[in-house]
This record gives sequence, structure tokens and C-alpha cells, in this order.
Amino acid sequence: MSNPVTDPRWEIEPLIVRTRRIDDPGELISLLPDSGQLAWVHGGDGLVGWGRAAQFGWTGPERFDEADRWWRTLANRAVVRDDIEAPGSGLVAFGTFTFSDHADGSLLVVPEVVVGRRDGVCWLTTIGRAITAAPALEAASPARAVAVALDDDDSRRATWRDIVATAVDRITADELDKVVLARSVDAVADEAIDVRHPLRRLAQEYPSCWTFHVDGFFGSTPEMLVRLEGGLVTSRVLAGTIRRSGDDHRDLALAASLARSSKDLEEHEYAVASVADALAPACTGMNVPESPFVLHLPNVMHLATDVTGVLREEASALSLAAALHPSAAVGGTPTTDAVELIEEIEGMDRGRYAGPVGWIGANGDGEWGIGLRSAQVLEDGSRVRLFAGCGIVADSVPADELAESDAKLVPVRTSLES
Ligand SMILES: C=C(O[C@H]1C=CC=C(C(=O)O)[C@@H]1O)C(=O)O
Repeated sequence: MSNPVTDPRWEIEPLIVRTRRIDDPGELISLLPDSGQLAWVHGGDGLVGWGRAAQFGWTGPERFDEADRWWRTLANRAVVRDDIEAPGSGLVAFGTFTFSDHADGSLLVVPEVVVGRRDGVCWLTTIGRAITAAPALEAASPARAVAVALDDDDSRRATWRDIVATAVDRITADELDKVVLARSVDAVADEAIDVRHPLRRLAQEYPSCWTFHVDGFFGSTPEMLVRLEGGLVTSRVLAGTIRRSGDDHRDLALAASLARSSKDLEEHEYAVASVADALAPACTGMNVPESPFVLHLPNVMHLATDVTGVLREEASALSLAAALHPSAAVGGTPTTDAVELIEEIEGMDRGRYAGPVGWIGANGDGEWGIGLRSAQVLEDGSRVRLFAGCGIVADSVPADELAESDAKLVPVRTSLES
């Protein structure tokens, strides 16, 4: 993980921001240069950025509040001319936050250039200390695929099964109701990985997910922790998973069995309750559907619930993400007991995995997904750490959870292949 850059210039010189409408530039990810890439893409729409107009990093339990304050100060001082006025036009920052209060790596990055697309409208934003000319946009040099080998041996897999068995024992002993346990697998290459290659594949193969990249942390998450747009709050809650078979007919039967599985429904209910409880104080008129739908992804299917609400008072997408994190889709129930158990038995640093990742606009609107189906580029860029986790309840079977984690590793693992 690179060290956050602390740039004190933002305190004295306001940012000058200019958004212009542009012709459709084609696939957003293909515009990214070979370093400093920032991405948040969904179904071909979204934002990509590069360069650093400002950047700041935080550690500790106050990291969200401090980031929110920094952002508000920066946004209030910025001089913005925006011809588009759409979510994601004007001043934006991309961000990533660690799962744990104690880990380093939470970061907001304000790019120098942002290219966005939404519903056929495309724009280019430049951000700097002075008025800057719009750069010419062209597809950058093609992303290179490099050969990678996975470092996932049998003894590590057996250890993780034992950790899951320990969690099941602790749940059966009534210490808690649910805990989400994760594992990591390293992919090693002979040379530095060009992150644009996996990003492009992820965006193409998982268009219903949010494909992201901030500071070496990348992936394609199906789970929207919170979106705030014009006072409307949305959260897509996922928990409860079944692997796809590759056969459409059989997958329909599997979807039906997932929708009836008491183990998965229990896991899901905890996750929905944690989101609804965290949003309730900030919202009026919340809608929490009584039963989930089945979300079909190319590798797995999930139980899914879209929670919506109307914001009661002024709040930013980031402050809502702070209130929601960690939801029971990545922590557990009760939250404090689950996070303590994760720290006690999981045996790894999650880093930014399962933390909020996304973007925020000058008015506080934005989108924060949960950093799932994700990986962190490490060291010299030739090692990538992939993460996957599973919700554990009393009926969980360790071998099944290991197989489920394998299925959740598939998107990033295959995106690294040539
Ligand atoms: C923790 C992960 O997934 C969460 C989201 C959807 C379904 C989940 C599950 O069924 O266990 C997890 O709660 C992960 O992908 O690493």
C-alpha cells in the first residue's frame, strides 16, 4: 500500500474546477493512463480519473469524520464551473477506507482529470490550482496481461476451514449470531501487474457490479453500501450465496433453493437489519422490502434487498457510509462481538477489503460500495492479494464456506489471467 500523500497546499490555494460536455469518448477504462488510475464504473457509465490535485489519508476510528471534514472544507473553498450538473460532474474525490479502525490505508484522492458518463451524457472535468486546458482524450497504450500464479496451498485452506469451525462453535455457544470470516490468496507475477487489464475485464464481465480502483485496491463489487443522490438514500444489501452451475436451467432451481434456504435467509436478515438500523436515524420514509430477491452474477447468486430512504437532515454519502460500516454483510451480529471475533481468529489484516470504496461529490452526494470481490496490489506491483469472505451462522458447514469463498475469488482471479 502506498503512503498517503499529505499535501498542505489545499489549505491555502482553492481548487479550480471546470466541467465541460464532451463527445462520447468510448470505453472509460481504456482512457486510463499507465499510472495513478482511479475508476468507478457500472454498466459502462461512471467515472475514471487520473493525476493528483489533492490527496489525504487517515487512520483510526475517526477516519470517516476526519475525511468528511477535510472534504467539506476543500469543496467549500473550490471555485467550480460545471456545465453538466450531474452526479459525478464538478469536483469529485475517489476514496477507499480500511475495514478496521486500526489499519493504515484510508484515503481520499482528488484527481486532476475526470471523465464521466451517465445516461449518454459525457463530460470532462479538470481540477487544479490554476485554470487548466482540457487534455485531448485518446485510448491510452493497451493494458498488458502478465502471467500470474496463485499461492493457495492445502494447509492454508485447511486452517481456514478450522477457523470457520471455531466460529460455528462460538455461535452455537450463543456468544454471537453471525460473523463474516475472510481469507486472502496471493497472486504472484514475474513483473508489475498493469491494473488496467483486470479492470477492463471486470468491467466487461461484471457490468452489474461496480468496478473500482483506488491506489492499488481494485475489484468489482456487487454490494452498494450507500448511494446518496438529491436526498434519496439507497443501499443494496447482499448476504446469502449459492454458486452458479454454468447451466441456466439448473441455476433457476438453485436460485429457488437459495430463496428458501433458512440458513441463507437468516444470514441475510441480519445484514438487512444492520443496514436498516444504521440508516433509520438519518432517514424518513424508509422502504425495507420484507423478502429478498435473487441477484444473478456470472459466478454466484446472492440474496439481495434494496433499502431506500429519504434523508431527514443534511448528511453526506461519506457520513452515511461511516454509520453503516461494518454492516452485517461483512462484520456480523452483534457488530462489536463479530468485529472482536474477526480480530481474534481471522489471522489476517483485511486492509481495505470489506471497507467502503467509491466517490463523493462537492455537495456530499456520492456512492460508496463495499470493497468486495477485490484485491490489493502490493510491494513492487508484482504481488496481488485477493480477498473473499463468507457469512457464518450456526448452520454453516466449513467445507461449503471454503467452496463459496473460492467462487467469490473467481472474478478477480480470472481478471488477472490473459
Ligand atoms: C464477504 C463477502 O460477501 C458478502 C456479500 C455477499 C454475500 C455474502 C455471503 O453470502 O456470505 C457476504 O456477506 C465477500 O464477497 O467477500
